[in-house]
Amino acid sequence: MSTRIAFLKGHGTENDFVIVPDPENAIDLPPAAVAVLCDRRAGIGGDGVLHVVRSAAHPEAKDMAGEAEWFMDYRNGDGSVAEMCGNGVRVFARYLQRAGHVTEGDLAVATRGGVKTVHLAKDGDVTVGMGKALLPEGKVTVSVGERSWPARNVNMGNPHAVAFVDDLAHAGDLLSPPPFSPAAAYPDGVNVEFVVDRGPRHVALRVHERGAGETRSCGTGACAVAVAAARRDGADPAVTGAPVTYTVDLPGGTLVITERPDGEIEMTGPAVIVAEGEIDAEWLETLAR
Ligand SMILES: N[C@@H](CCC[C@H](N)C(=O)O)C(=O)O
Repeated sequence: MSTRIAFLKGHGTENDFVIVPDPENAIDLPPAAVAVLCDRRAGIGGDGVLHVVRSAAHPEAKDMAGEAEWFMDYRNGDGSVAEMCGNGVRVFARYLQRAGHVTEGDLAVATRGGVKTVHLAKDGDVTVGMGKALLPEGKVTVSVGERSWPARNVNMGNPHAVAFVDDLAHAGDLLSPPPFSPAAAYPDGVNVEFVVDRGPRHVALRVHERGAGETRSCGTGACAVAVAAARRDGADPAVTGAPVTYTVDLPGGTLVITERPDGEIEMTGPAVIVAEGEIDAEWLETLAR
């Protein structure tokens, strides 16, 4: 009989993930295995994998073990590694709660983008402290077909290019990564957000994610967009001294983002576990070779 690997499926505003609990970091997950797990026809399907590992058991997280017991080893659907996933960290926390590893209250989660604090209630939305945005200087342009736009470079632990457009349809089918320039702005690739206004402190976006294609939502992307919109709107909390909150509509739902005068950003939104099951380890190994 072949070995079975437990998995769960979850999403945050329809940014969906295959969750692989592996406290002792015993499961080999090379990029090809991640890609086949995320394949929506040949595998389980997801925008990425949340590999749930104890920080002490993972070489990239050992140093954070004193602060955070659990490490979110996040992988994009194409198998590449990313620094941070804002929807993923909420779903990760929801999984830990469901598995009985944590209870309600504040929970520290180690990520490649540093330790994040998640606030878990018994049910309902989950809030995460996303840290501060970095706004590298320099002009960036993104394009789709004949159209191009100036974009704001925002780093939320991972890289984003935020372009304000007249119509979300102008982003086209987003079947391939939107070209950007200069190439040096994003040596490791970029997540691109196309944004329109919906009302005061209310925007809507579509996103092309590095390593995943167009997704129904991106949490770090929503934070990057809120920060770019606040700067554009003259509502930088560091200048005004007042927190600013943006409602961000995405194809898969709505996220609420608040930036405080000290630059700390909080994101609130749903985190849902929808299924659990078992993966045939032999199937995974064969396909991932
Ligand atoms: N969907 C995520 C972001 C996942 C990582 C991203 N594709 C990257 O490569 O940086 C989110 O909710 O933040």
